[in-house]
Amino acid sequence: MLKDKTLLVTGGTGTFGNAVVRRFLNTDIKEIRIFSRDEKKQDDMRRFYKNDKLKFFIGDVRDIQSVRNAMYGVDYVFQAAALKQVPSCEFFPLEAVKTNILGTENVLTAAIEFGVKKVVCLSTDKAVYPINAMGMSKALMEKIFVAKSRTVEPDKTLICGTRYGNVMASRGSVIPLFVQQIKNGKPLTVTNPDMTRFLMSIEEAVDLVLYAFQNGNQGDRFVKKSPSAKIGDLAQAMKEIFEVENEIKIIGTRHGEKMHETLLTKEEHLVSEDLGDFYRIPADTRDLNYEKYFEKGTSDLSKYVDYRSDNTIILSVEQTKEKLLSLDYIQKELEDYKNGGTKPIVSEGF
Ligand SMILES: O=c1ccn([C@@H]2O[C@H](COP(=O)(O)OP(=O)(O)O[C@H]3O[C@H](CO)[C@H](O)[C@H](O)[C@H]3O)[C@@H](O)[C@H]2O)c(=O)[nH]1
Repeated sequence: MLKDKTLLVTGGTGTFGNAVVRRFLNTDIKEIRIFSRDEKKQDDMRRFYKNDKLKFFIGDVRDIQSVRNAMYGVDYVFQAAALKQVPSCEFFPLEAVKTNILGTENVLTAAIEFGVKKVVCLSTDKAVYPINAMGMSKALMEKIFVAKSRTVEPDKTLICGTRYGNVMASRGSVIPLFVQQIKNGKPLTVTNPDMTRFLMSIEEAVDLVLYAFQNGNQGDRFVKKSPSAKIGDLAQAMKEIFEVENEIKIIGTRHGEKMHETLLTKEEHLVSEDLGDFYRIPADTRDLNYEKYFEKGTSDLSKYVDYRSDNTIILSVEQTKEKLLSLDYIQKELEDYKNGGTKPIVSEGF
């Protein structure tokens, strides 16, 4: 699929970029370009992988010229550059606008200019009924790429996207925090034990992007059906895995947080295609002359519900442990802990 092709990953030094590199570097792909702002993280990656197929570009999606500089000869783009921490985007919402919304517009503009064949844009469940700046900016990012997809022929540049839930153990997320707290003998800080989050591994997140890449039509968005867990159960599962008795301290909901997340609204559910493990939300291809589409508007919306983290399969503590133990990350941290390690040793990203 990627034979002799050049793939550009924006935000490529993050958890997702590293997972893509691990998946494809030793295939017959021609080149993987990592585009990001941080030269230190790029240098760490360069030293770690030591592979000529991996090329690094310093730049910022906010600066279209820097994006253009990385776009020559590119076949495919995974647009993963984002500000994604919920609390920090609450304090700096305009920064989320600049990176997540305007940055995506820049990546798409440059990709179209350079005749890139496909672009997959990464979104999040927090974009659905958004209540925080991160989610609002991602919701507009989705609007941007769907609208942009109307302006270009799919055989020239195909633009589609994915929406996923929490990636387990991604950098800066709660699982590495729990590991650190366990290793330091500190209480596990739980915001609200009944809060639920969709859980997926980074490999599942990459699978979703590849599924979109292989199956996307112009303007489609894809969602992967995922189980969820209550955060209290996640903390309990971590304690049981590490066989520790750390206290669980309830700290209360943080800025901009929801109790439960939504991957599909009922309106999207109504129009989406159930593909087994995935949903496809096709682009609405109508124009603004709605009269001509009137007859199509008869489906019964009341039969559909939102697809939420509190009405999907909710994992028990035992099932959460099983999912956690399937992660390389947890296996390595557990081994280190058993050998007396007190500091987290691995991070999924750089
Ligand atoms: O000390 C903490 C920190 C977090 N949580 C809880 O753990 C859950 C997960 O929190 P994370 O910070 O790991 O994740 P978020 O749901 O806030 O957001 C995450 O998922 C997003 C995608 O939806 C982005 O990827 C984002 O970067 C990533 O942090 C939330 O219910 C949160 O309330 C705690 O209980 N204690």
